[in-house]
Amino acid sequence: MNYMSFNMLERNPGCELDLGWLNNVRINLNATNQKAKQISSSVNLKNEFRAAWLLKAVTCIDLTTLGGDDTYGNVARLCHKACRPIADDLLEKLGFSYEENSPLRTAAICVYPSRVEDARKTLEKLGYYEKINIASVATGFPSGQMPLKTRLEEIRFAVEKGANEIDIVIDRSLVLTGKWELLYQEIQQMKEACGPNAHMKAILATGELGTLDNVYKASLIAMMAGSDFIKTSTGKESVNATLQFGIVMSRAIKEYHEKMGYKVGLKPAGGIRTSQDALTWLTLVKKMLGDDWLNPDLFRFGASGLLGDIECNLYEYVTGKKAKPYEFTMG
Ligand SMILES: O=C[C@H](O)COP(=O)(O)O
Repeated sequence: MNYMSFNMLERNPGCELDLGWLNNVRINLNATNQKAKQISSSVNLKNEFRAAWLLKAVTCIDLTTLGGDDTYGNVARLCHKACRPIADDLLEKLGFSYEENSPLRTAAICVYPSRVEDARKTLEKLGYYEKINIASVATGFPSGQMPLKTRLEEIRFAVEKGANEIDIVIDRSLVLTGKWELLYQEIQQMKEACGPNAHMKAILATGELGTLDNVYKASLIAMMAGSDFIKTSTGKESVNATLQFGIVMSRAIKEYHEKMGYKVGLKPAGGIRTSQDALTWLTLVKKMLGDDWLNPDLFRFGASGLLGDIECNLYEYVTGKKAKPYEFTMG
């Protein structure tokens, strides 16, 4: 497959488990809170700069639907939206259009394994199959509380149906009981089940890991086991993508890059709903990881409800009027 994304990036192969690396981890909660405040208060983009950053944010979205009531119909609608994420007339007012080779589309569609085929068929029909990634959650999402054999089979099923990105969930109990070696082995097997082509994002479910030290350690283990991305949350925990988690995970990504030489991506997910949230996350990535990470190969938003707010904001920018609540509803 020749997906637009990931073409230039050397993938993280993982490395041998190094438990000594984990022993030195100490996260300072006050300093992390302070950093989060600093980042939030430094976001002050206006007018065309704000609009440009919001368009950038759109290209980093994994447009997500993970509902028990998902059907072919709503997945197909989401795929249409992924291909043309901003309303045509609004885009025209911003001075752009969906001409051939327009780069404006979301990075991926993210669905349950049973809906991967719906996404693949729709994207094929629209001529976007190799332009928009198909991400499938797997491994007993969201809890991860299933036998390993079943979790691995789920990955293989999603890949067979056409997913080229797999968002696995880790078994949080292994973190909470300090079974790092087992966690490493499980994630390695998951990576193997993804096969050579599908990229793996490891969802840490940070809101359920107890401490920031655990978030850092789980990030390191996921990267040592070969994850292409580490992702904060499923969107189903009671605490999802906080800036504090983003800061801690970014530090782990940076340290891994410095030590091993591989760039691992970051995907905050869960509760990211507003344009201001999107700009804050982009600022965090710029400050913590640098410009190299500000593209869909290394940064994604997992979001079901962000795109609509970005459209409203862009509408307000070009017209000077507030959008009516029903005007931009999807995504
Ligand atoms: O992986 C993506 C998340 O499930 C999205 O969460 P959200 O519905 O809160 O945006």
